[in-house]
Amino acid sequence: MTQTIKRVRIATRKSALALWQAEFVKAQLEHFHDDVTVELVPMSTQGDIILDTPLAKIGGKGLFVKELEQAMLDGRADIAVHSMKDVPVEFPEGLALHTICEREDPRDAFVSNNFKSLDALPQGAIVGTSSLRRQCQIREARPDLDIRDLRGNVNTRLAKLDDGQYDAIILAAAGLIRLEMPERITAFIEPEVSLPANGQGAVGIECRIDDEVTKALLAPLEHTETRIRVNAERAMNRRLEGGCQVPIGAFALVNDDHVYLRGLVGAVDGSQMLRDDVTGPVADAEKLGIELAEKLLAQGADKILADVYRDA
Ligand SMILES: NCc1[nH]cc(CCC(=O)O)c1CC(=O)O
Repeated sequence: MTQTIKRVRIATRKSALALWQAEFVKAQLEHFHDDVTVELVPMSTQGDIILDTPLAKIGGKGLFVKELEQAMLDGRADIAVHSMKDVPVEFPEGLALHTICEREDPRDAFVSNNFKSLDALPQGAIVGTSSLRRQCQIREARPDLDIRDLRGNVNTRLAKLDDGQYDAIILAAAGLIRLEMPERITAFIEPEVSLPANGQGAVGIECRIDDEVTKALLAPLEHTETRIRVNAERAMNRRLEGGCQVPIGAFALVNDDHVYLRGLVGAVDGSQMLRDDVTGPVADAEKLGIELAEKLLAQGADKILADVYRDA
């Protein structure tokens, strides 16, 4: 009997990080199955094309994923590999997030050629980050710094630092680790100082809900602990109706059979920072996310988020 070779086409963005993630999933699929061929289908998304506008002002959720999703709906691709951080909390009809792979280091990284840490920066130092979540937390820790927008993929951002346009920049540690530049991480920023974005450091795989063949191939890539953590974090964002370009942090840890979830909503100018946390059994991960969102809303998160959306 001849074996049928199964084909999996991966829709991916063309940035170095997106290609790394797609190649990682390709290698994993080939590792677990000897009857599969995997192809990359690279494409550009709105988020890659509009590079000169701060992300918060472009608006629209899913800036980096829409084109990939259309390719799957059209049958031009079978799966899309995403940074969980960039994946909207809702999916188009017919598609779902089927797999969450093991998480890389979720922390933010401080990167500088001249200074050892955030604390070591002199007054007025220029720090680059386009994330409102990072901006408000850095501003709270160091109100004296000059925080400026920084767009572009990981290599572009590093080049702007190396040019001397900034004294330091803040990036996700996971991106630098995956692109084999861990030595560029000057210091890790602990969650107590900068609570990561929901899903930061985790890679997720989206596919058509009726594609049983592909779903079976993806099964061995699933990482249970990461799934629980990301489910709790995303549930909080979903209840807050926050996309990824909002000053919201959500970070879960799993210990034995318990989830510990911390959340943060900040005013961009640092004038108000709401923090809270919840803990409970892993089976209630999503409920805990909703519960935490409601605690934050009761503290006034709705007012802060309404201001962010109005000013954007
Ligand atoms: N928003 C862009 C983005 N999406 C995912 C990562 C890093 C890798 C990850 O979080 O999985 C980055 C870069 C960054 O935030 O520095």
